[in-house]
Amino acid sequence: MSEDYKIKVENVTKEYDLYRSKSEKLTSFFNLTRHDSVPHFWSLKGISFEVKQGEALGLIGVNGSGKSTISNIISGIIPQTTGFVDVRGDTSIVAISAGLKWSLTGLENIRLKGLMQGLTFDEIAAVRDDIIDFADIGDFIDQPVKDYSSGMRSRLGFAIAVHINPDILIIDEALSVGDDTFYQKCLDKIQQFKKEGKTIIFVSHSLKQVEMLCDRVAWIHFGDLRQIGDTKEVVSAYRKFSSDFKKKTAKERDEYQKGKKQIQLNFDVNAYEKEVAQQKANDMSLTDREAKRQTHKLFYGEVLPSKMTTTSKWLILAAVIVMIFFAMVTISGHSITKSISDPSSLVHPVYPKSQSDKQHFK
Ligand SMILES: Nc1ncnc2c1ncn2[C@@H]1O[C@H](COP(=O)(O)OP(=O)(O)OP(=O)(O)O)[C@@H](O)[C@H]1O
Repeated sequence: MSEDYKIKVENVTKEYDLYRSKSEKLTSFFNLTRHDSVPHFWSLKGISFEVKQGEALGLIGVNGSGKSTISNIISGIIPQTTGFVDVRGDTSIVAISAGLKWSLTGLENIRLKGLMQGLTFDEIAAVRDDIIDFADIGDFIDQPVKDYSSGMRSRLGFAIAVHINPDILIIDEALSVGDDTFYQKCLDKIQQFKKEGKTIIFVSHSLKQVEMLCDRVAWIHFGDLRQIGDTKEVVSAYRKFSSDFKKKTAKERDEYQKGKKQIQLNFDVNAYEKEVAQQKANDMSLTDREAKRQTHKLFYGEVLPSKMTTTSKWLILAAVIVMIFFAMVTISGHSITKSISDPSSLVHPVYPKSQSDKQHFK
């Protein structure tokens, strides 16, 4: 992989724990459950690709293949489980369900997104009217977004995203809602973005839109990158897959999907890490030890653990014991030195002897 990229993802995986209850989630966070007691689903099983400055990359694939997961990781909405993600620039994501705060009005959302993007109040004021014009949602701009239809939300989301001048625009199925006029406005805006040399990631089930807008396409298939390359080639391979798939019986289709999902449930990230290390050792003529070290750094170097580590667990336990000790020292009325030298004194509190002491304890 070269260093001349705008976005790079390398060996990215995403694991979801399929909790059956809230208490299971809590005990798992404190790392009190055995890792294999909760089913794990690997939404991404090791994805690597790059996007160059000014390129429009399409993401295609069947429902649930992992397109939104990877675009959400790139836009920083969710963290990856392993792997390296480098995004050189500000991203702005337009997705039907992401980005807008539902309790705020349209106008408040414009301000919030502008501030989050690092715009000043003056810069936000300068683009505010353009956003309102583009979204064309009338007086609804002063209403909470939760009262909008999905089409209106999508229009506002798109309008904000393209006007706050991001380097990288990520569009996740946002053009599938809305009427033809708005759709055409969006296409024009995306084309303008392309002319300005901005980088675009375009997630869509509409192969026509993908063919029209994308320079290259990545086909994500049940958590894997099945193919990446020239738009025509990848789209035609995907069309062939879809048409062959449709020719299968319902039972065959179901079995295929279940088989793929089972592989995602059984995915072994440690085995995958070993495989990558082995590959690295061969490709870069490294010793096994050095390849393992580099691979481990690549996998976990920039990932924060989502669960409590053993060290934090012990630190919290120690803090709780110290707090209980001080609480008992205060209640018992003994000095700290006495309590340390004779811990049993903690359960024998000092009682007031004189009348004045009793008065004091009342
Ligand atoms: N929070 C979650 N918990 C558990 N599983 C999840 C979660 N979010 C996504 N998944 C699973 O991860 C897989 C990938 O989902 P994702 O939304 O990325 O797919 P997609 O390709 O964007 O699908 P679609 O085309 O339907 O939008 C799916 O099987 C989905 O069920």
